[in-house]
Amino acid sequence: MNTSVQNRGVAWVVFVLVCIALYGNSYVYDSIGPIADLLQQQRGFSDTQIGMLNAIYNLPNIVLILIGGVLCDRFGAARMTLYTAAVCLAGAALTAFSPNFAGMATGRLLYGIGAETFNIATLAAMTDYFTGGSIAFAMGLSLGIGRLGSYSADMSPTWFQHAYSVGWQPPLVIATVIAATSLAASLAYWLIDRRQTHQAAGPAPGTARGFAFSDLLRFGPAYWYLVILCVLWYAVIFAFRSTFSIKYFQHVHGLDLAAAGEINSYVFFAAIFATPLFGWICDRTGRYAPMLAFGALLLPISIAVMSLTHWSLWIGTVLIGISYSMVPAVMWPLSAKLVPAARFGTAIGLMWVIQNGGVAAANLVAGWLNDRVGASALNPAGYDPMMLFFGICSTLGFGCAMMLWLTAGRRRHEAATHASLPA
Ligand SMILES: C[C@H](NC(=O)[C@@H](N)CCCCN)C(=O)O
Repeated sequence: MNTSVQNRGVAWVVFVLVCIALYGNSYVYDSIGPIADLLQQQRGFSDTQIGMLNAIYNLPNIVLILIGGVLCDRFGAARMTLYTAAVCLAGAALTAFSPNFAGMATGRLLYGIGAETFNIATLAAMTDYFTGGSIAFAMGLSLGIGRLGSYSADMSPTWFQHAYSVGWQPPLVIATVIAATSLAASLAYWLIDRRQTHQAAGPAPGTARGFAFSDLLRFGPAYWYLVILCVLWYAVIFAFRSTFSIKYFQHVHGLDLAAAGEINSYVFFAAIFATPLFGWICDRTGRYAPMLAFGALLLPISIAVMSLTHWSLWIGTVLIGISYSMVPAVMWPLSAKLVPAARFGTAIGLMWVIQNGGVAAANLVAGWLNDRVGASALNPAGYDPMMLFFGICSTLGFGCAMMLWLTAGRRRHEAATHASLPA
């Protein structure tokens, strides 16, 4: 599809279908955290193995996401959404029905191969159907629906209590069914898109500008600060929030599984509404860099509050929730402003290559730190090195956000004195 779509109704139908697909994809991504404790108790998995089940999502994408981006340009968003949703379903099923760790890890690997490219394809779908004034709103809202999927996964120990009381497997079977709905929505989107493509005259898939390595050398310092912030901030968010936080709340703060999943889920719940809201505010005020720095600062503060104080877990949760909504709401539109439009795909591809490396490493390092010190309900202090690690990463991330702010500020000053430079 392309920007010449006449029927806004079709655009919103596509939007709903893409959101259903995104919901399912995010649910599967976050389906490991709630069963982490069960995997340890019932299958004897170590924290390193549990960390690996999420890290293996990122490992192939350290390379593949660049190829995925090129394939999206080549074959179009709809076809790639469909193909990758099918790969994700196969991965989810393999994870759920594998008799051993190797099979589960292979399932997560397969899911990861599909899911990151799926995420790029769905972003591209938004740009295909929504242009001009509605693109930021549509993107923010779709990101919010993705968070709803993550929220649902965290709430699943409460919603599907019976499944969790049976063991680790039924929750993963539920995730597989939800992945099937994601595939069905992707199929419907592809069918609609195919009809639209036949009706509308526009650039065919494959004519978009491809990836060129020489482009990487031309990005300015502000972009690179954003890349480092992206790696550090997402590494902590994904390794803590999606892998170890529920287990940490159980073992260190004494919550049961349902309560730990519920408190974790509020971060995602808040993001459903707050992400589009912060995006809207950002659009209105244009204060990208300060908002990004403020959002990045809240992450180390929340880690410190949770690990160094006996304050209510709600305080840390609210702080991490604001950070989780504000940083992505600002980061993706800001990245579009820091690089020329023709190189946007390259810029995001590169960011995600490095981000995937960082998230994989953070999952593995955190799991290794926990295992090394024997972190458990009987040894809650064993989680201290992991929290210190997250605290250092998130503080460095905040440092990059400040550098970016200073760089962006200088750019604005230069722009004021040299009219030819963009502000
Ligand atoms: C838009 C951004 N997505 C990413 O950073 C992806 N590389 C990883 C998504 C994994 C969870 N669905 C985001 O989600 O903020």
